[in-house]
Amino acid sequence: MAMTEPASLPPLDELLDDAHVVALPMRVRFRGVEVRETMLLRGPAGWGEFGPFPEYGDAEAAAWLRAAVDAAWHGFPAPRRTRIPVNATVPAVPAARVPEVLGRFGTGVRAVKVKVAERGQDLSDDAARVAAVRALLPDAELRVDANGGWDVPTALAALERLGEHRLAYAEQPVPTVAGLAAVREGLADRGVPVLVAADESVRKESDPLAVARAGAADLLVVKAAPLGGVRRALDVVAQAGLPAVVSSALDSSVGIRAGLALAAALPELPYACGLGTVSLMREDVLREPLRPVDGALELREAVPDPGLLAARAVPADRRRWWLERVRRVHAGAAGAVPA
Ligand SMILES: O=C(O)CCC(=O)c1ccccc1C(=O)O
Ligand SMILES: [Mg+2]
Repeated sequence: MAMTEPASLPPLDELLDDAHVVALPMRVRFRGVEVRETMLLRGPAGWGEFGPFPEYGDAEAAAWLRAAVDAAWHGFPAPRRTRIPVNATVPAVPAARVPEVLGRFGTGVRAVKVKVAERGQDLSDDAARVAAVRALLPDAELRVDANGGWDVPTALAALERLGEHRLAYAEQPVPTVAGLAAVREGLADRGVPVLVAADESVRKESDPLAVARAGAADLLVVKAAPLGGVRRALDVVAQAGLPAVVSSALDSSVGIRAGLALAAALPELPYACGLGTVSLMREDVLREPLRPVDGALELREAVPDPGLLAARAVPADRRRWWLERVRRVHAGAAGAVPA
């Protein structure tokens, strides 16, 4: 099966005809972000989100632009389900803040992802955070996300300890594909019943299928934007032949809508998805943001409110920065793909 060919991008002026750059303050700081800046584009099929983090280079951002265009110009594939179970996401906060953070996700939380291995913290901080979540939710499915912050021996020791709180899986415990394979093997040798999930090794590698080929993970975390859109992400999952968890990139509700489309179109959806992150944000672009209720999101359209787009618009210098970025990324992407 061939990977879907990326469609050519519309001309720049068409792409920017109805483009908005917004700044969305967070309620809970997440991966260093206090205010999420992102661009929303309207096309003939609806809205798309272009929100690569500011430190990302143009080559990486090109996939995000394809994803935004795919959503706004081509829409989404047919859904197989309309209710998407989601996890609560707990950033690397002190354990004492866990009740407040979990409270933002409302009642009915059945799965929680806990960030671990944060720079400047140690394993006892992680253990206290995970224990605090487990104490509040004795029956929930818990996973941790290290964002590649451990080396192999540290990951094995950490997961042996954190695994005492019953973890379903560990997301990207170490940075490399070979490291993931070693952690997976080491956990099995030690009899630690924690699965290994690949995130950065799928979305940042030039070959998103390397993980599956190496047998380096039990499951994949897939995000529509960095993989170049919903259809491309569906292809990656199909070719990998592994279970997939759909996750957000700290998107506004427009990007979350694309994640929901991906989760809705997957043949199997065995895990709750990381699409609840609007609950970590103070502001959004929808009057009724896509925040989970009773542990799930319902599939629905995400049409930004004009008043909110205006109220959250970034200052002129930031708008110029984003427009300039889109111009560069568009020029680079257009050159690389036959029309
Ligand atoms: O998966 C979730 O629960 C939330 C999304 C999330 O963790 C995330 C959001 C933005 C950038 C990276 C990541 C990540 O999974 O590492
Ligand atoms: Mg992750």
